[in-house]
Parts: sequence; structure tokens; C-alpha cells
Amino acid sequence: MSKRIELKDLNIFYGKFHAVKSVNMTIEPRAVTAFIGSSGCGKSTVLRSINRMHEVIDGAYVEGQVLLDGVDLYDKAVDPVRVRRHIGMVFQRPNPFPTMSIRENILAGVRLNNTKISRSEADELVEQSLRGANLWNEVKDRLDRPGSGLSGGQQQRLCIARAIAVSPDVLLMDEPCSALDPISTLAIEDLIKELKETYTVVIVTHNMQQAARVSDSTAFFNLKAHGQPGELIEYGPTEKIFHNPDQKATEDYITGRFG
Ligand SMILES: Nc1ncnc2c1ncn2[C@@H]1O[C@H](COP(=O)(O)OP(=O)(O)OP(=O)(O)O)[C@@H](O)[C@H]1O
Repeated sequence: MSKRIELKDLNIFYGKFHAVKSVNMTIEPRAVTAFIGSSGCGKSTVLRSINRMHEVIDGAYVEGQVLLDGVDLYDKAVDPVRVRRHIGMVFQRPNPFPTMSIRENILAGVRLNNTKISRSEADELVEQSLRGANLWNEVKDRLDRPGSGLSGGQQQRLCIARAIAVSPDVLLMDEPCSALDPISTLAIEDLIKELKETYTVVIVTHNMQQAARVSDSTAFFNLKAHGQPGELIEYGPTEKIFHNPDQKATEDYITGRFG
């Protein structure tokens, strides 16, 4: 299930604006990779280009390659909808479908894919996905109540359960804890560490302690100046990036001297 992602000379544009320049990196399976860097350096843009969400914005496009276990996701023969099914995404603000029950939220992706499943298969999938997101025990007695009635942290775990219900290869997380309190944040961080056993996980975070706690590898992005494209400055094991980076810009950012 977990797959390797390679970004090859990836340049990302919003119309004429060159947002991110020449990213080359390999994101390992069964690991958590964190994207860090100051605001506007392109972390979310790179993340969204991995599952072809970037191009849904008018005029937005990429040049270069994104390979998933060697398959170029931007090949003309590849359907972007299928890409998004294999590469799930969790956003900053928990976004369960508000009118749907907890159960229906989990099944939404499967129904969108037009996969026919029996009642008992659906029950099993709901339980399995909620267990996978460490939410089952808290909601098993109220599966038919609206997802929007859960706490923020529970809603975010519901969104993670919804994302894993379609058996993706990769989970992309864009600041998944930024709207959560510290206790819910720790619950999501514990979950992220478990999810990497099964999925390739990529997380954008502004919280350096979080990157240090959850990730195996860290990519530091930076901007030379406003209006310039963001660049990948340094990428390596989290331990090294945080304690012995090669680049001065990385060290300055990590130690809080800028950004
Ligand atoms: N929809 C858009 N249209 C045009 N430009 C955009 C759009 N979204 C982002 N940008 C620009 O692309 C650049 C990178 O933005 P992005 O959101 O990827 O940065 P980021 O590192 O994730 O920032 P933050 O940490 O603040 O979320 C910025 O200059 C931003 O203004």
C-alpha cells in the first residue's frame, strides 16, 4: 500500500507566477516526511501538486515529474481523479460533510468511487477505518449522528478515517493540527506515527516541535525574497536537519533566527 514518491525537477506555477522552483526529492514509504519553512515558501503548493489538487486552481500548472512507485502521475494517460483516490488529503480545518452521519462520512469516498458494497462490508469498513483513526471507541455508539457534532480533534480523526477508508497509498496532511487544542494535537500526532506503518505520510507543519516529534525526514523550503519562487533548501533525516544541518539558512530557521 505504502508507495515511494519522487519529485523530479518539479516547477509549480499559478498562471505567470513561478511559485516553486526545481524541487528534486524522494519521499520514502512507511515513513513520515515533514515540510517546514516560512510562510509563502510553497510547502502547501508542493503538497497539493503531489495529488494533482494544484491544477484545480484556474491557470495553475506544473512542469517536471511526480512519480508514484515509478509511475508519472502527470502522464497524459493518468486520470487525476484516480490519483486523488490513491493519494488522500487531510486539511488544516477538519471538514467532515456536515449533513452526513459519522458512518456516511466514512462511506462517502467509497460511494463516490461507485464501489458497491453490502451492508455488512460497509459496517466492517466503517469500524476498520474508525479504529485506524483511533476514533472507534469514542463514536461507536453514535455512528448515525452527524459528524459535525464531534469535537474539533474528533472531526479531524473522522477526516483521517474518511481518507483511509478508500485504502490510499499516501496521506498528505496540510497543517492537520493547527486548528486543534494541545490534547487533540497529541492524539493526532500519535495517530500519524501509527499511520506510517501502512501509508506514506507527508505533513506540512509550522510547528517545529511537531516536525521533530513525528517525522523521520524533514524538508526545509525557503524563499530568497518575496516574489521569488520557493526552493527546497535542505532535505534529510529529521535528526540531522534539527541538530546538524548543512545549510546556514536551515540552521537559522530551526533556531528561530528568522521566519
Ligand atoms: N491560489 C493561488 N493563486 C495564486 N498564488 C497562490 C495561490 N495559492 C498560493 N499562492 C502563492 O504561492 C506561494 C506559495 O504559497 P503556499 O501556500 O504554497 O506557501 P506555504 O509555504 O504553504 O505558506 P503557509 O505556510 O503560509 O501556508 C505564495 O507566494 C502564495 O501567495
